Amino acid sequence: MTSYALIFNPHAGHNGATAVADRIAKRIKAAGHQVDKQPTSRPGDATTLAFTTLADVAVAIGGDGTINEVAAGLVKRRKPPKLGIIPQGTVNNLARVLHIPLTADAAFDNLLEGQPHPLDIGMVNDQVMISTMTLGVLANAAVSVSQKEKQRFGPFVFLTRGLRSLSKNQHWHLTIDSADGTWERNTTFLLVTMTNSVGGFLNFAPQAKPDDGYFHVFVAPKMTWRRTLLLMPYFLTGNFSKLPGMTYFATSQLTITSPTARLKSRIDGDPSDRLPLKMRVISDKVQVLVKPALLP
Ligand SMILES: Nc1ncnc2c1ncn2[C@@H]1O[C@H](COP(=O)(O)OP(=O)(O)OP(=O)(O)O)[C@@H](O)[C@H]1O
Repeated sequence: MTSYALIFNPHAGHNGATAVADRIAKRIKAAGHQVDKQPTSRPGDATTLAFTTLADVAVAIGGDGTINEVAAGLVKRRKPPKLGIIPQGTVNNLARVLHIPLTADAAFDNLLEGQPHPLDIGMVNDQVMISTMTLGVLANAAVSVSQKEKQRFGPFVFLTRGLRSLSKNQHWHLTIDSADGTWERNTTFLLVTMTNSVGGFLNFAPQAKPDDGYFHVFVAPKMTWRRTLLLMPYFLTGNFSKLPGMTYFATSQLTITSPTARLKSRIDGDPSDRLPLKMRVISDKVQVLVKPALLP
């Protein structure tokens, strides 16, 4: 018998997580297992629930924000429970990466039949990152997208807002130190991804795997409006790293500093610390349940 804690954000996505948690709890009981439903009441709750649960599996029912919070609770534990995912968010980036079905009942089948699979967790200072960190115009663009717009337009709202921000021709001076070298760049944006997908666009970094132990780092050149237009085909065809002037490298540790005080960063869509940012990958803590046949 396995015990499951269903940690759900009632306000994720289109507000369906409560009904889904009820349905999944019934199916877990019917399969002869134990279940405990644990709704969140506010941001941060999912981290506490994941940190304290005694269940064998902590199931995040919600979007990437909920998974991020659950992962933040798990990564702090010596022997964490397994991570389960029932996607109920708006974008569901990580679920797409792991090929977890987006419908609740199919995702539940994945959970019951899934095997533990290592999942890289990024640490940015003390914050957890499961998908993406951005600095510069992309972070500024993400700040301007409201939850309502995300629900209404999906991932494309990030694309259009990102392009609008790029057209302002802003840039910042960054220093990036990693084991493989030091880069000093004037950049319009920096993007670090743990996986092949950013904001639901699966082609972003085709070489990135969710368990490869690396951050995939893209440092854009100074972008003009004409250069911004050039970006589109590279972005949509998965050749982002080949964009002229783009610096790309993979590393398990890096430090980002900048003399620019007002530079904003976002981790998985949420505001993050001011620079400097010290980043490292934790590969040996969190195990996500995925059917082997579904893995990328
Ligand atoms: N009870 C709550 N009330 C309000 N906000 C909450 C509550 N529980 C969690 N949150 C916050 O809601 C944010 C968004 O949730 P989540 O990411 O699960 O959904 P989403 O934004 O619709 O999905 P996605 O990230 O996949 O687009 C989370 O970062 C979390 O901090």
